[in-house]
Amino acid sequence: MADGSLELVKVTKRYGETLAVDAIDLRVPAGTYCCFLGPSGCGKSSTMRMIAGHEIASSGDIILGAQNITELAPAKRGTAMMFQNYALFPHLTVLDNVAFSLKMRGQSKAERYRKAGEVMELVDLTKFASRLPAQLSGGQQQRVALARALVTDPGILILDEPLSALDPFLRLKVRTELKRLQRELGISFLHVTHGQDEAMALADLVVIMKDGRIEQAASPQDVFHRPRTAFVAKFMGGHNVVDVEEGAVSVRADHVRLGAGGAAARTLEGEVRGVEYQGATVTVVLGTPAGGEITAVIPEDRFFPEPAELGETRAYHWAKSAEYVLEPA
Ligand SMILES: Nc1ncnc2c1ncn2[C@@H]1O[C@H](COP(=O)(O)OP(=O)(O)OP(=O)(O)O)[C@@H](O)[C@H]1O
Repeated sequence: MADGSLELVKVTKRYGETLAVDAIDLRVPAGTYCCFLGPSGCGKSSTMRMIAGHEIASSGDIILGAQNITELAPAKRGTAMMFQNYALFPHLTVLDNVAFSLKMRGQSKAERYRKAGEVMELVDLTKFASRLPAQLSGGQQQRVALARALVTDPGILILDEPLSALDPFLRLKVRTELKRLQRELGISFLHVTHGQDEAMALADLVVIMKDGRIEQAASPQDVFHRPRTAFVAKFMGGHNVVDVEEGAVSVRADHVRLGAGGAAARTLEGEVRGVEYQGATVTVVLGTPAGGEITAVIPEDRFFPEPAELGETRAYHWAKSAEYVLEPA
């Protein structure tokens, strides 16, 4: 197995006039579950394809362990990629699909089947070994794709939106499975997702991209409690971005309370523009004097003694200590 610590140094990708990835720097220590998030077109897939070798970087270096892999062929990198559409061979059995890339590497049949059997055991596919992909459910096909990527003992596994084709129930189940597998194998997973909740649930390291650049790379807790910019605060959700004397600050929606606060709080007043009951909490949207909006998430036992009604004007506050100063965009 390759040593799985990954470093990107000023990695850039241009497609003609389009600057898809703009000189990004990133360190992913070995054994990290790393999730990539960001709006459509921000360069996530291009970054993954450059790491896997399906695309060559326009400039910059990609270092895996002690080796510069920037221009190596995909099979020589010690990386593996699981594609969104699984890309299984329809005419090959599960066993042969999984063993395929070892055949390409010239390993003997006995060795290929031994190794494929081992990986199939790991992802619970052994009983389907002789089936064709068409005879499997979506979740099972995905496990074949996963086994196929893992059979080469990669130091890094790249998953480009692996859960998007699955229904919500299966998505949750597979997500737990992926995390278990990553821990068990001890290798890094680089996982592209559109789900903020998915990234928060899985990642040791969350990388948020915007316009080909990395806006923030940090632990889920840091990204949530200390978003670097207004973009990150808004993109991750659960935050308000407010302009105060010190500049733009983020305030978590669950730190906003109805009623006036004391000297250590910032108290505003505005129209109640939305009230949504969510079970344990109630989400209240309030106007600000500057013409913006603040979202408050209030525990139901605090809300119902003095419920806010649509259209009325209410005071609300948050502790100044709950403000987190953002970097200018
Ligand atoms: N083969 C290509 N040729 C030209 N432009 C491309 C190519 N692949 C991607 N791009 C452009 O590069 C930019 C980044 O694309 P990329 O697929 O990396 O984004 P992404 O963040 O993965 O998006 P999504 O979340 O929609 O998959 C986009 O502007 C896209 O149109």
